[in-house]
Amino acid sequence: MSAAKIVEDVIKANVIAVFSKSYCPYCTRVKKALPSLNQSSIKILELDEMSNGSELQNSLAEKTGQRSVPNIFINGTHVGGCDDFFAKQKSGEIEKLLKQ
Ligand SMILES: N[C@@H](CCC(=O)N[C@@H](CS)C(=O)NCC(=O)O)C(=O)O
Repeated sequence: MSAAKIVEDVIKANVIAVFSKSYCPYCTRVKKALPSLNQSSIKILELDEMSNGSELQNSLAEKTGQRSVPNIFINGTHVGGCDDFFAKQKSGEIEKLLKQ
């Protein structure tokens, strides 16, 4: 399966999809905040622990223009990275996306 298809499937199959790296402190901040969103449909992919992680990262960069991790999607919408996530949580945008 192509990297692009894997990325699309993960985004489609989960309310929250986080493309992460296990050692990334920004990813850790987001992962720690996820339980407060009270969602059961959450998928976290640790790209640094996957053999095709670089291909998935390339595909994400092509799709979103964002190469960094975390790369977060909610209900199919690209949220962005850690800073974007917390800014959008503050503004109420995350709650809005979760209700879609
Ligand atoms: N401002 C970004 C910072 C994210 C960041 O710098 N992530 C690093 C890992 S800690 C990264 O993606 N580096 C490039 C890479 O791993 O390929 C955010 O808020 O998400």
